[in-house]
Amino acid sequence: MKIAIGTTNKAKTEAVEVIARKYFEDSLFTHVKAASEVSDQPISNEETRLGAMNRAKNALILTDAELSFGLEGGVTEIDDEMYVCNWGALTVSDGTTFTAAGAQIILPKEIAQEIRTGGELGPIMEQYTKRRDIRQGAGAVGIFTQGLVSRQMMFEHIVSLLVGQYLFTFSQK
Ligand SMILES: O=P(O)(O)OP(=O)(O)OP(=O)(O)OC[C@H]1O[C@@H](n2cnc3c(O)ncnc32)[C@H](O)[C@@H]1O
Ligand SMILES: [Mg+2]
Repeated sequence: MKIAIGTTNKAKTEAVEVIARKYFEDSLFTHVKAASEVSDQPISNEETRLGAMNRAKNALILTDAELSFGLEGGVTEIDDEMYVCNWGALTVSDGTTFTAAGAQIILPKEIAQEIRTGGELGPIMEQYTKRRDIRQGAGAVGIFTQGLVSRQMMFEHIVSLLVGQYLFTFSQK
């Protein structure tokens, strides 16, 4: 199975490969920087979901894959609290698309305020932790859960939800 992944971010590519390998024989993966066509810092569930769908669609256009995954992170607000939110999309070459959302975790108020004034979580997390490339490893979710849930684990859950829907639908056909 030829599988495209619409990013080169390691937390995302590893998540797709770990899960997809379990369910698809002879998987061959391609990582492509597919456009999300949304802002670098999506600020709603709607925008984050759309980014994931666009990445999956564009990754398929850029490759000759049979399946493609788009994963996107963003933030969303409820009652003046800001949460990190995460979405995934799986597009099949026949055009069928599946979507699923992942875990959400609250951000500290000072980080939320920086994002409200135009900041992006990636660089803010590097400043906050004095560590580089958090977004490709633990992620904000890993930092704020003391390492219990990494960004990759969070995306693995989303990928399982996508692959599960694919298997359910295509095993009925
Ligand atoms: O290379 P790409 O695939 O773009 O990877 P990315 O790390 O920039 O990831 P996204 O564009 O999908 O999403 C960035 C958003 O993900 C969320 N996010 C969660 N943890 C993060 C972290 O540690 N660093 C950066 N973004 C994080 C946050 O809401 C960001 O706005
Ligand atoms: Mg990005």
